[in-house]
Amino acid sequence: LPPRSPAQRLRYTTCHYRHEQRTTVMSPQRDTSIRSYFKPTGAGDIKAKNPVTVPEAIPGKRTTSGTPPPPKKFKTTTENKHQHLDYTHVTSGWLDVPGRQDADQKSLQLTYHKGDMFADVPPGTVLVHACNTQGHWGAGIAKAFKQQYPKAYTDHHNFCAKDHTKSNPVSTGTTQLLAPRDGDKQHWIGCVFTSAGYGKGKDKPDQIIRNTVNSMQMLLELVSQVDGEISEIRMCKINSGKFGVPWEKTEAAIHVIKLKPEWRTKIGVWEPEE
Ligand SMILES: Nc1ncnc2c1ncn2[C@@H]1O[C@H](COP(=O)(O)OP(=O)(O)OC[C@H]2O[C@H](OP(=O)(O)O)[C@H](O)[C@@H]2O)[C@@H](O)[C@H]1O
Repeated sequence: LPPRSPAQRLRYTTCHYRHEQRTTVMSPQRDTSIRSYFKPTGAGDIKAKNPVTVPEAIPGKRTTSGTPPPPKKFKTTTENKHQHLDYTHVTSGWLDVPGRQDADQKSLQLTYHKGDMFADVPPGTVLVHACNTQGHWGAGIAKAFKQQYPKAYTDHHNFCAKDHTKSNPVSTGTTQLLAPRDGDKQHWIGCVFTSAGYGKGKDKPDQIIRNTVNSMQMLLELVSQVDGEISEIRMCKINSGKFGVPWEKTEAAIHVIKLKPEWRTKIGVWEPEE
C-alpha cells in the first residue's frame, strides 16, 4: 500500500533509499571492464550449482560519519563452472569461413609488456604457454604454471597421459584450454601443443613453428566458445626458451594467421625484465 501519513512516507523513503543504496554500492565490484565475465548464460543452472553469497548489511551499524559501513566483498563459488576445452570441441571444417576474402581478414595484434606474466592477472585472463604432448610441466615457465595452478596441471597431465597414451598421444598443433580450477583466481590456461617431445626429444624448429600456427588458431577458436567469460589473453614468448626457437620466428608465424570474425584480435606478450 502507498504510504499515507508523513511518518509512513518517511519510513517508506528511508527503506527504499537503503535498499537502493545497498544495490548500487555492491554491484560496481563486478561491474568492471569485463562486464559480462560473471554473467551466467543459463542463470538457473549457474545459480543452482554456484550460489552467490551476498553479505547482508549489519542492522543498525553505522560509521561515525553516519554513512552505512562499506559492503563486504562478494564470496562466490564458481569452481567447475566450465569444462576444459580441447580438439574434441571444434567441429569439422571449423577453419572454413564461407566466402572469405583473405585481404579482408585481420591479423593478430600483439602488444608487448615487460614483467612477470603472473603479476596482477585480471580475472578471466587466459594465460598461454607452449607445451609438449606428454603432459609434463617440468621446466621453464611451465614449472611456474605447475606451482601456481596445481589443479589445472593435474587435469592437463591426465588429459595427456591418461586419456591419451604413448601410442595414441595428443596431436601436436592442437590446444587445450583449461577452465579455472585453482581457487578464486578465475584464470584460464591455454596450452598450445607445439612439440610432441621435450628436452632433447623436442620437435625440430620448423615443425614447432607449423604446430604453433595450428595451435594458435585452435586457441582462438576455443576462446571464442567462451568469449563472454574472457577478459584478455596473455602469453609468454612461447617456444623461445626450452624449445629453442627464436621468438621472431614464432612472432612472424603468428602474424600469418587470418582471423575469423568471432576470434579475439589482441594478445598481450609478456617477457620478464632483464
Ligand atoms: N614469469 C614469466 N613471465 C613472462 N615470461 C616468462 C616468465 N618466466 C619465463 N618466461 C619466458 O617464457 C618464455 C618461454 O620459455 P620456456 O623455456 O619456459 O618455454 P618454451 O615455450 O620455450 O618451451 C616449452 C617447454 O619447455 C618446458 O620444459 P621441458 O621441455 O619439459 O624441459 C615445458 O614443459 C614445455 O614443454 C621465455 O621467453 C622465458 O623468458
